[in-house]
Amino acid sequence: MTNPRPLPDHPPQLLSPNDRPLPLFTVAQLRELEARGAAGLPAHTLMVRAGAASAHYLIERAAHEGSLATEHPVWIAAGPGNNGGDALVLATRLRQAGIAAEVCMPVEVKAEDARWALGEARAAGVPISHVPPASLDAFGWVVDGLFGIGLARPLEGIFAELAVRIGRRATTHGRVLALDVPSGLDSDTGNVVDGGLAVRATETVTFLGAKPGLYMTYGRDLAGSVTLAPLGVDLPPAADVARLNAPALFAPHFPARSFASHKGTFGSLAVVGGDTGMCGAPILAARAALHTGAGKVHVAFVGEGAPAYDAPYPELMLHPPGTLAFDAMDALAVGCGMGRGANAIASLQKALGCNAPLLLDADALNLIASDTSLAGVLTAGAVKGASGADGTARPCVLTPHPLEAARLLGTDSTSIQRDRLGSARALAARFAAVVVLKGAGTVIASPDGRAAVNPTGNAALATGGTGDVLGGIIGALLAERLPGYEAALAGVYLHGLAAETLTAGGSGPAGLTAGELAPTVRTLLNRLIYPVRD
Ligand SMILES: NC(=O)C1=CN([C@@H]2O[C@H](COP(=O)(O)OP(=O)(O)OC[C@H]3O[C@@H](n4cnc5c(N)ncnc54)[C@H](O)[C@@H]3O)[C@@H](O)[C@H]2O)[C@@H](O)CC1
Ligand SMILES: Nc1ncnc2c1ncn2[C@@H]1O[C@H](COP(=O)(O)OP(=O)(O)O)[C@@H](O)[C@H]1O
Ligand SMILES: [K+]
Repeated sequence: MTNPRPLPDHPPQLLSPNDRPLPLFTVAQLRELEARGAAGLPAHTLMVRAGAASAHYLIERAAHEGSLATEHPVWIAAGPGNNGGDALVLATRLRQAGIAAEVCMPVEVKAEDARWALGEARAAGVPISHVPPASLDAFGWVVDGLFGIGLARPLEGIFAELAVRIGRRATTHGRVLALDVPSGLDSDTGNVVDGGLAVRATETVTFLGAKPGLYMTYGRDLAGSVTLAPLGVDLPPAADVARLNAPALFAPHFPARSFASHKGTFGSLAVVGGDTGMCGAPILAARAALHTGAGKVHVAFVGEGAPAYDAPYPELMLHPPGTLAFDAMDALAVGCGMGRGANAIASLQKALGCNAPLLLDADALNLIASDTSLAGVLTAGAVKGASGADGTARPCVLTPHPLEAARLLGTDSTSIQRDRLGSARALAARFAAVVVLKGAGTVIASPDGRAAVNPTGNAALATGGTGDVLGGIIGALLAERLPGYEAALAGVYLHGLAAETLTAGGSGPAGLTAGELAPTVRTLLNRLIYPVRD
């Protein structure tokens, strides 16, 4: 029998990913990096570190709320692989720290490292059973160490039963920690593996590197708040790795707000859209653009019967169909409420023929999806034809929701959601444009291969008009001459953060109106990018 290892003499590093542009690794990348990280380290080192980091997390967490009492032990579910090994090390460490912990291991661990961890746990006197208790309610914490990144098929039998029970416990009593990923989650995509079941946790400690699936699709609901334990391994990000969107990626690209500036410095944007009866959409976008700091904001309506001015925001300049010179603009945001009529098609063709940076949303995307000649003009313009003032290809940003993305790729929205990162990358390559694939965990992809997953935003945004607001924000940033990718990153980040801020103040998650976002975007933009210095 080996002696239990002593607790590390310095606390393991735990990182809260908030506001950091963390690299996001796929399972294939992690496997490779894991092997490289483990080489040269004594056997079991990474598993010991994973278990110790989880123990440290629980002890720190409980210190704030006294949830680790002897009468409320920690209940730890251990699966058959190395995730189960992490769970066994965690149990051992807790017990060594004098904290009551018990393990439920329905199937004996098989993986080599995990078998070693089982020996350690037994030696430390951790109670280990094969059958789960009748109720999980009395435990201080419940830990999901069933499966990590090695889950190969849907959860079945006892594992499916445990996933349901752990999820129910998370909903009724909280305090459910997932090790590495919630079991059942596909950490590449944020979907549940093969449409099966997955654990719902309230928090996740993820090992080595962050994973895209923790921030996309169902991932955020299932993982809860995520903490990264890098396990002392420095991971060199591969070129094709995605990032978690964060201000460091876009803040340096904003224009300075010097004394010697004027409205021309911050660019003119035209929002093009608003067919008869759909004038609200471009107005929402234009108001958002004003609040995002564009120098001048116009609306070019495509339909008749539009208002002459916007009473709450008379700063906006509204134009009847065919009366605004698109060429005089520094950026165009085309598509909000535009419809698919003859005027809409003519406006889109005119916009595609300009050299100004372009944002294309909603019906502009639907028109492009249904007309290969428009798609051809877009792609040709982005690649070589239209160019910005400096001669480089003009920035072009597409902002599809999953159904619009599906139309553009000639597929269905289920296929898009099955792999959001892959779909956004495919669209960016297909149209030689920056793509913002909207939804829970918005993905931003550039045709040069860069990609990011956005961590801000919540269900308060699931209401009509929030996409128009996003289009206006990104359009304004293009007019302010941010490059396309950075304009998209900044817009999506601020839009999501505004929803979170308003929700924290009681205006969401239910009943937030799209128009409320813009003033909060302004506040956050000034706080993040232009803080007042003493
Ligand atoms: N190898 C390493 O360097 C490290 C691995 N770590 C942990 O190891 C995990 C990955 O370990 P594994 O590759 O062993 O994978 P898992 O622990 O996720 O599980 C894989 C095992 O489960 C079986 N299995 C897969 N799907 C199943 C299903 N639906 N029903 C029943 N059995 C199923 C597989 O045949 C295999 O035996 C990570 O997520 C992390 O928690 C950590 O200890 C950190 C370091
Ligand atoms: N559950 C959610 N979590 C995070 N963001 C969301 C969620 N639901 C919607 N959103 C965001 O709200 C916006 C909706 O845009 P869109 O679907 O175009 O709506 P609309 O056309 O009504 O304006 C997008 O930015 C999208 O990412
Ligand atoms: K797990």
